[in-house]
Amino acid sequence: MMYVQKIIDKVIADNPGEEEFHATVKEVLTSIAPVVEKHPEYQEQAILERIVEPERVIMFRVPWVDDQGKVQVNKGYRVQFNSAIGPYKGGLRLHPSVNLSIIKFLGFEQIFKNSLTGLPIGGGKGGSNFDPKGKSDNEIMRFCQSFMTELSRHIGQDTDVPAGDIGVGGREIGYLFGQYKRIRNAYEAGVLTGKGLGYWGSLARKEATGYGLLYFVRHMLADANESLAGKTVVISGSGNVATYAIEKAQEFGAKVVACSDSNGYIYDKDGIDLDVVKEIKEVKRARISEYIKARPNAEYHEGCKGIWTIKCDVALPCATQGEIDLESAKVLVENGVFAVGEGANMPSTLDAIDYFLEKDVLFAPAKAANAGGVAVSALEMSQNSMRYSWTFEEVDNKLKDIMKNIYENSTKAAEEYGFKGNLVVGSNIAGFKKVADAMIAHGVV
Ligand SMILES: NC(=O)C1=CN([C@@H]2O[C@H](COP(=O)(O)OP(=O)(O)OC[C@H]3O[C@@H](n4cnc5c(N)ncnc54)[C@H](O)[C@@H]3O)[C@@H](O)[C@H]2O)C=CC1
Ligand SMILES: O=C(O)CCC(=O)C(=O)O
Repeated sequence: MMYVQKIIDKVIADNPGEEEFHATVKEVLTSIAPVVEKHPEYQEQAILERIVEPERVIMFRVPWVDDQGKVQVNKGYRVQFNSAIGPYKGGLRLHPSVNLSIIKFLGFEQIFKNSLTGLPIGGGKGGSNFDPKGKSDNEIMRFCQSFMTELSRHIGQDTDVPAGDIGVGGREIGYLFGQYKRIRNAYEAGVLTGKGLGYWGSLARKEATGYGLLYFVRHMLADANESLAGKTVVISGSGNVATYAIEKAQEFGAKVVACSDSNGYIYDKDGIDLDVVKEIKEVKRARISEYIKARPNAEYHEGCKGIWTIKCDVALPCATQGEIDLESAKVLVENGVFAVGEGANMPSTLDAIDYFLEKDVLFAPAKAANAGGVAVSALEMSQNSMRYSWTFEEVDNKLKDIMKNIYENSTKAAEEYGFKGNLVVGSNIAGFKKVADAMIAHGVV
């Protein structure tokens, strides 16, 4: 459709060099073209022109002092993308690769993902090019305090609610929360999610993204008369999402044979021992290569891409964006993969996604399949508002319902617009409509 292509071209021209942002805009806008065609009011009200423009971009200096007493400076970002259906919501990423393009792509994805959860949360994302690797606890704390000193002016439980993402887990959220509380002199618990259980965190938030991914994939497989029982699964990453994806996949009877970190991957043909991975990553904060010390029959390989050459039935990329390119997609298909579920954000390149769809691989796209994390974050906000907490089972049951609804709504939307079985199109349409309609209801703002 000409109108949609015009907007895509304008985004590319207006945001030069922001390749990750271009890719996600292209994916979303191409998917929703049939909706825009059917609803002329979206064009009349310039919804696409508005939705691709963040409501606010905050960029700031983050100075901190390292353990040697030397002053270090990083870049800080918060992109408040869309607040049509609720306060901005989305994680903070600490990784040396972070730049404006990456934060904008993640924030844009978050708008539609958050809408899909059915909960009242808008879209945002933030982070810094700070590298947590090799830093002491004190350095992490000083960085987080400095980052929050500026960020605290822009967030609030009804304004913008950050959480974790790559490089931000319970430890970092604790330091960020402590500094926010100190600056504001208020116990505003709902300003951050992913908090510790002793200070208003939610049970099952830690597990939510990985578990949610498996709940979603289970529905997708069931519709194809398949299940995870007895299947060989490869899961990239070994962080928060990957760890709990492995846990749930194993519980569903799958054999998970590989996982990775940014240095390399391990292959354990007998099935990964998750306790060993948790000890390395959650306790020692060490490299995944350590795994073979505890499991000498396993193999360690340098580099990340090789993980996709392992023969498997189901692939669950849970590390980072762009990790499955067309070449890896081809190898996976040649080796017999029949389902791919995205735990990370945009882990497959656009041509890899097209290839999977062309080859009839069951494909669960990130914004639908990994929405369980932010969904439980929204449940953490609900519990904070009530000053009450639900049991693990209560939260987990709500998570199961949410993932089922996302699967069903995405499936239905795909079918309604003539793309039966295409969850990329279905999830984009289902996520978009609610936000677009709210934007129309709010007038030109
Ligand atoms: N934490 C959450 O609740 C959610 C996270 N996500 C996405 O899931 C992915 C993983 O996030 P988390 O597990 O939270 O982060 P994490 O920091 O706990 O783990 C990240 C993992 O990816 C690996 N990794 C990072 N950069 C890499 C690279 N360039 N190449 C290969 N491996 C790399 C790390 O070594 C680590 O194992 C990200 O794409 C994130 O945006 C999506 C939804 C929610
Ligand atoms: O829990 C949250 O608010 C954010 C989770 C997140 O960053 C994501 O969904 O990618």
